[in-house]
Amino acid sequence: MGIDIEELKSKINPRLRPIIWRDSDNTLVLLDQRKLPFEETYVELRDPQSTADAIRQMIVRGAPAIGITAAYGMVLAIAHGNASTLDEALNELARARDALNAARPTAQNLFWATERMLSTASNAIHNGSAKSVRELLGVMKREAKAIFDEEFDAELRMGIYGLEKVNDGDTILTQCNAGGLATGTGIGTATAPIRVAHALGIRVSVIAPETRPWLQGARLTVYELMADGIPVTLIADTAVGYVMYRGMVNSVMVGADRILRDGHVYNKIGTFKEAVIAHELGIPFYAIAPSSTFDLRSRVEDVKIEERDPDEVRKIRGVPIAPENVPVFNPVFDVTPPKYVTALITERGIIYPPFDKNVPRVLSVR
Ligand SMILES: CSC[C@@H](O)[C@@H](O)C(=O)COP(=O)(O)O
Repeated sequence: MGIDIEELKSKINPRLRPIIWRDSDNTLVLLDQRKLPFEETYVELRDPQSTADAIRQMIVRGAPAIGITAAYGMVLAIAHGNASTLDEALNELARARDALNAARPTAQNLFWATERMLSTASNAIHNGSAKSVRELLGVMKREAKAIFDEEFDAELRMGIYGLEKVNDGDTILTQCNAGGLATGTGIGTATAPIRVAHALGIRVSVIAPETRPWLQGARLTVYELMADGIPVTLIADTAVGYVMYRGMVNSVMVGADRILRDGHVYNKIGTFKEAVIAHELGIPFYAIAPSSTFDLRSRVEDVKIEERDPDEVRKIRGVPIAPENVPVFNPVFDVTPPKYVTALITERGIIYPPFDKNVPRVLSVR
């Protein structure tokens, strides 16, 4: 790659810490993303059900951040649960996995993380490395930290691979918040090449659509990029086509909540529109995601697109903007077919079409 990861780490210092594990009293501390950008307050969690509720209420959101949070939710099941034997501990963990998995349906990282935590526990018990519930707690804490550390490392690598797609002076259109708040690390997925470029002195700026109805673009992407001194311009969602048509966008970079083997990309509602317009205008469209976001088993018809509370659309932050009882359809993700995707950028490399052949090859799975 030609860029030293350790040196890069010293140059990227995101200010926000969205997920903190406090070891002294086994507590998960989350930055409350519902309140940003107006208040930086934290919520403390000590059990899996409250952790699932925090994911459902979007105190924490964004696919990798949901995965890391869920991993710590599994730790909480052992840290503050009632299990006194290893069999009971495994049952507690299976219940925690079910509660966490029910929190939100689309982000693959959630299911990936809970499954990994459960199989780590089961292996540690069967191979004798956890002989007591106390020892199992140590194993679980180390695994959750490994998930966080691997995500951090993956984002730096995606940033370095993605640099190949960034030229000095580029303006990049994104969608939603696929930044450090969405991944828990402070770096992000779609923002990884942007942060790496910025850290290396390559001039790059971002156009962030507001991303109705939850306004992740306006409230979060703009906030975290401004906090780190990266130039960003906020636009209304309806301005997306016009800014591309005006030649103001060099590339589109988005994150992903799930990517299928054949290259279908699930991401925040509005992503599909960006991809189609970009394709029509000859602007490259990249989805940037770690391997934990890939779902190599499901087909399009298997994936559930989350629909959220109609009031998210009828109101803006509690203020009504439509007749009270208007029927609402509020899908919060969409799916972009592979023909609109120029490339997928992962920590293992850049994946080009044909995706059904190249996704398993680059990710080294069958
Ligand atoms: C780094 S993340 C990519 C996606 O998770 C992000 O763009 C997104 O769609 C988040 O949706 P959210 O509903 O806010 O959890």
